[in-house]
Amino acid sequence: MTRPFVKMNGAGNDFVVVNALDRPFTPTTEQVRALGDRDTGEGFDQLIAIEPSETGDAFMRVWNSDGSAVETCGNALRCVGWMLMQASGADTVTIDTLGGPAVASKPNDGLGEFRITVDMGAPRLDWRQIPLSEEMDTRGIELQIGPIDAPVLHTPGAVSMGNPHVVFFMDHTPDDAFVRGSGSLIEHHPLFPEAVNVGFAHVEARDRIRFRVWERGAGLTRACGTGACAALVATARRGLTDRKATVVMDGGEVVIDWDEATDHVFMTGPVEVERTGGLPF
Ligand SMILES: N[C@@H](CCC[C@H](N)C(=O)O)C(=O)O
Repeated sequence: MTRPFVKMNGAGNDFVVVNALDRPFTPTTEQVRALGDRDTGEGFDQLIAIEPSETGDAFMRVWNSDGSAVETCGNALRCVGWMLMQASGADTVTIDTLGGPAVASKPNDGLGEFRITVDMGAPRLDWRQIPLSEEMDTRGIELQIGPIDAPVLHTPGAVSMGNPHVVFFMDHTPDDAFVRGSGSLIEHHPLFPEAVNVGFAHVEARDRIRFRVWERGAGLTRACGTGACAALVATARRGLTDRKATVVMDGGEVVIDWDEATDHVFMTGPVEVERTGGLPF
């Protein structure tokens, strides 16, 4: 029996999304890896399963393309939110994840039906919540790459949006080789016991960030929703941006609003349906 899937993307970050509401979906690590391979499989940054939830409208399970199961995915929350709202006709849905609940809704920005806002909840900023392996001020942690007196990268902010992120403050937008080389080096640094997503934020204006990311377990991707939230939170904490900014990534833009009254981070951005298909398991 095959399992239908929908291939979707959020700002270019792409997903195979399967419906596991009625039939459990428990792929092995090898199956996820094989499926994620862009040459021989379906190809994706993350594999997503929509499962039943007792507390929300659905539970969203996430695997990276290297087969690792992870807490959450911001861009996939928009895609899954859009699917659930299409199916039920509701204007808002609550999606549980291992990283905490998120609420998806339709924005009134006049930019069409393929846009979704997600309330990602409050950022987690204590060093234990990232988590880091030692106590540090997460506005700028003691991490440096390169010579001591002339570091290539240093003092990134650390933020958890349900999953761990470090954000380096850049004076330019780094190229692919730099993101790959330094991202892969930092992803498994001993300071991050659960590894980390590595972001590079170039603040172009107080309301505009050019952002590139090396994702834990997926490498260089065209966008990362939780990474975009982390970039806004990290730059706002350093006084480099306001609490609302457009985050421009390789595959598209999202607007991030860190609401002062609730402390919640709201992400608004596009979703796209690419195609449908079937998996053999
Ligand atoms: N693409 C995602 C993040 C997916 C998980 C991440 N690679 C991790 O390991 O935490 C997003 O849009 O947030």
